[in-house]
Amino acid sequence: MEKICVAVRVRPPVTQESFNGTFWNIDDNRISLHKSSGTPISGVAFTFDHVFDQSCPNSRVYELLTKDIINAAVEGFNGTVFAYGQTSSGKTFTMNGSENNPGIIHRAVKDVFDMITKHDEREFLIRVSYMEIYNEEINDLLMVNNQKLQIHESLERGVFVAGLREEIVSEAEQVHKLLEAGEVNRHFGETNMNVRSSRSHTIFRMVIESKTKEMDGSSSDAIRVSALNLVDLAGSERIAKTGADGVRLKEGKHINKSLMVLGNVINKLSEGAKQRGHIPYRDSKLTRILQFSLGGNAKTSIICTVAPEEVHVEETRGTLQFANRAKRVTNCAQVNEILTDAALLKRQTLEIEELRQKLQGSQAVVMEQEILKLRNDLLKYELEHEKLAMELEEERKLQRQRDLHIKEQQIKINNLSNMVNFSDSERKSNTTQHQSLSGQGMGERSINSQHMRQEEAFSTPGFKEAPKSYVVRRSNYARVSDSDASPLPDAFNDVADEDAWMKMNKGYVADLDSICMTPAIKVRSLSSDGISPAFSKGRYEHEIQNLRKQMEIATKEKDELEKNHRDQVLLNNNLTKEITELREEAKLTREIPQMLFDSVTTCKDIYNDVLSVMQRSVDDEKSFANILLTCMTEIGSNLFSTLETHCRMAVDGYQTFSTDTSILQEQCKILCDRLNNSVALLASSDAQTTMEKESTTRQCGSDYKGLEFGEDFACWNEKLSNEINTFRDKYISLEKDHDHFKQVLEESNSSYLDLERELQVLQQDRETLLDKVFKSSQNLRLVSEERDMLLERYKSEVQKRKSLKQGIEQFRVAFVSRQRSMASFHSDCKSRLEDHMSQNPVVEVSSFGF
Ligand SMILES: Nc1ncnc2c1ncn2[C@@H]1O[C@H](COP(=O)(O)OP(=O)(O)OP(=O)(O)O)[C@@H](O)[C@H]1O
Repeated sequence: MEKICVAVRVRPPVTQESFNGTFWNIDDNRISLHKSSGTPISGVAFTFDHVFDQSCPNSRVYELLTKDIINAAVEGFNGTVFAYGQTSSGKTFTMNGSENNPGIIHRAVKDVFDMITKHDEREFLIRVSYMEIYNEEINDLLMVNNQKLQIHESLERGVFVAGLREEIVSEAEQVHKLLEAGEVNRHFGETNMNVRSSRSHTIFRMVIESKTKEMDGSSSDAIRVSALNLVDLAGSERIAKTGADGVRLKEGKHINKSLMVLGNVINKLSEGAKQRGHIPYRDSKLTRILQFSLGGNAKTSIICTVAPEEVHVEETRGTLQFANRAKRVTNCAQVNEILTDAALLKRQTLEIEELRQKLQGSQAVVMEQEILKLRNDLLKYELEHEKLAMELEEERKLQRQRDLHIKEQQIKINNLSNMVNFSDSERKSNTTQHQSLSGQGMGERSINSQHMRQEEAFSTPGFKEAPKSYVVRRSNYARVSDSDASPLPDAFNDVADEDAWMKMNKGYVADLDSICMTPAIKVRSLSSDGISPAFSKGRYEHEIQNLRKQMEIATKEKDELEKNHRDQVLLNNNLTKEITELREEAKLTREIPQMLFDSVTTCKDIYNDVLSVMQRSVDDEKSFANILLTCMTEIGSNLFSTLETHCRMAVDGYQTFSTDTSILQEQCKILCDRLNNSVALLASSDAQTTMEKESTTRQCGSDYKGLEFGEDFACWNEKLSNEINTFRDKYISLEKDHDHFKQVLEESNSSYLDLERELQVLQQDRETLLDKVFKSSQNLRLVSEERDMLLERYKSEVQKRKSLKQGIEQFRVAFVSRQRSMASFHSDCKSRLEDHMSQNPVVEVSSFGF
C-alpha cells in the first residue's frame, strides 16, 4: 500500500497587486496563509509532498512528481497523473505546457520512448488514446465522429471506454502529432477568468504492453500491460467570477458536478478502509474512468494548481483542503502480468527449482530475500482477500437493497393492477349505460323514461376513490433508504450556484457527505457475461423515474376525469331540473286546447239556447225573422262545429292544430261575412216592409196590429244584433287566446329543441370522457405490463447475483486453501531455515525478522 503523491503548484500572479489583507507563503513543502503584516493565520497551513512556487518550471514539476510514475508504467505498473484546481490556475499549463516549456504529457511521452529503448530484454507495444469528458459525455479526441462513448468493465480489461480509438505508436513524434490533432477537437471557451478555458476533462492514455524477448527460442509467455493516464481536469469555477451564462453555464455546472463527485470519492477514500463503506465512483464518468487510479491498482500523483491572488483566497483554500484529503488516499499498485497456463506452470517450476538450489547452496542472504518476497506475496494476498471480503459485503448490502426494491416494485405493481382492474370494470359499466342511452328515441312522449335513464347514467361515477391502502403503500414506496449511498444525480443541478460551490471548495467534508444519497450498486467484480450491462443503477433509477412519471400522469388524468365527471353530473342535475320545469309548462300548454274546446262547446250551447228561444217566440214559420233565425242557426252550427273540430285536433296533437289554424280563421271569416250579409239583407228588407206598412197606414188609417209587429221586429232585430256582436267578441277573444297559446306552444317547442341539443352535446362530452377513461385504463395496463417485465428482469438479475455470490464463495474457499498452503509452505521454509541456521550458526536468526 502506498499513499498518493500530492503536490501544490502556485502560478505566477496575473497582475502585480499589493497584498492588503493576506498572502500565501511557501516554505519548502509547506504553504500557509499570512496576514499582510506577516503573521500566519492559524489553521490555514498545509504540508504536501511538494509545493512548487511560481518560479518553478514544468521540468522540475515533471522530475519530482511524474518521472517515477512513468518509469513504473514502463515496468508494468498502472500510473496516473492529474491536475486539479480552480479555473485559470495553470492546470493546462502544467499538463500540456507551452511551445517553449513542454508540460508533463509531452515530457512523459518522450521519456516512455527513451526508457523502453533501455529495456533491451523486452519488446514493447504502445497504444495511445485521447478522450474528453464534455458535459458528462465521453468524446474521442482522435476521431471526431466517435462521440458519446460508453464505459464498460470486464475482468480482463477492467474499466474501459468502448469504441475509443487506440493508435499503435512507435515513436514520440507520432504521439505529439496525435496530441496536436486531439487538441483541435477539444472544447475550449472564453470566460472572464481565462481566455482559453478548458471546458472538458481530458484523459490522455498510453497503454504499454511488454514481454521478454525470445532468447534461444524461448520466452516467458507473460505479458505486462500497464495504463498511464495523464489527466487535465477542467477547473472548478464560481459562476459569479467567470460570468458564465448559456452554454458556458451549462458546461460550468457539469464541470463543478463531476469535480464534486471527485471530491466525494477522495473524501471517502481518505476515511480509511473500515469507515469509508461505499465509494461513489459511478456517480460521474470521470471517477468511473479513474476508478483504479483512486484507491486501486495504480501509482498516482495529483498536482493541485492554485492562484496566488488575494481575490482567489477562498478558492485556493478549497483546493488545498482537497489536496490535504487526497494525501490520505492509499493505492495498492502491482505489476500487471497476464500469464498463460503454460507460462504459469513454467514459472512455478522455475521458482521451486530456484528455491531448491538456494536451500542446497546455503545462501542465507538469498534465502532472506526469498522469505521477504514470500512475506510480501502473503501481504498482497491478504490485501486481496480483504478487498474481496469488502466486495462481498458490498454485494450483500446491494442484495438486501435490491430485495427491498423488488418488494416495493411488487407493491406498486399490485396497486397499478388494482387500478387497471378497477378502471376496466368502470369502463365496462359505463359503456353499457352509454349503449342503453344511445338506443333511446328523443320524442316528446318518451321524455319521462329517457330522463330517468339519463339520471341513472350520470349518477354513476367514472372512477371510484382509490382504496386507502393504496395511498399508504405509495408513501412507503417513496421512502428510500439513505444508508451506504451516493449523491443523487438530480441533486447536482445547482452545483454551479454559490452555496454549492462554497461547500465544495471550502472543504466542508461533512456537508459533502450529507448530500442526498442513492443506493450503491456495484458490479465491479463481475465478469463481462455475469450481469447484463443494461442492469445498472443509472438505468434502474431511470426506469423507476419513468414509471413514477407515468404513474403521476395517470393519476393526473384520473383526477381530471373525476373533475370533469363531477362537472358533468352538476350540469346534468341542472338540466334535469330545467326539463322538469319545462314538462310542467308543457303539461299546462297541453291543457289549453281542451279548455278552448270546453269553452267553444259552452258557447255553442248558449248560442243554440238563445236561437231556440228566439225561434219559439216567432210563430210564423215563413216570416223573415224565422228565416233569419234558421239561417243563423245553420251558420252558428257550422261555425261552432268547425271550431270544435279544430279544438279537438288541438287536444289530440298541437302539431296538427298549429298547421290548421289558417283554415279555421278563413272559415270563421267566411261565416262572419255570411252572417253580416244576412243581417244587412234582413235589415234592408225590414226597412222596406216598415216603409210599405207606414204608407198603407197613412192611406187606410191607423192599424194597431201592423204597428205592434213593426216594434216587435225592431226589438228582435236589435237583440239579435247584440247577440251577434257578443258572439263575435267572444269569437275574437277566443281567436286571441288561440294565438297566445299557439305562441306559448312554439316557444316551449323551441326551448325543448334547445334542451335536446344541449343534451346531445352533453352525451358527446360523456362519450369523450368514457373514451379517455378507456385510454387511461389501457395506459395503466401497459404500465403494469412494463412492471411485470421489470419484475421478471429483477428476478433473473437476482438469480445471476446468487450464482455470482456462489462463484465468489468458491473463489474465497479456493483462496483460503491457497493461503493455507502458502502458510504451510512458509512454515516449512521457516523450519528448514532454522535447521539450516542451527547447522550454520554464523548468521543470527533474529536478523531475518521472525
Ligand atoms: N506556472 C505558470 N507559469 C506561467 N504562466 C502560467 C503558469 N500557470 C498558468 N499560467 C498562465 O495562466 C493562464 C491560465 O492557465 P491555464 O489555462 O493553464 O489554466 P487552467 O487551470 O487550465 O484553466 P481552465 O480550468 O479554465 O482551463 C495561461 O495563460 C497560462 O499560460
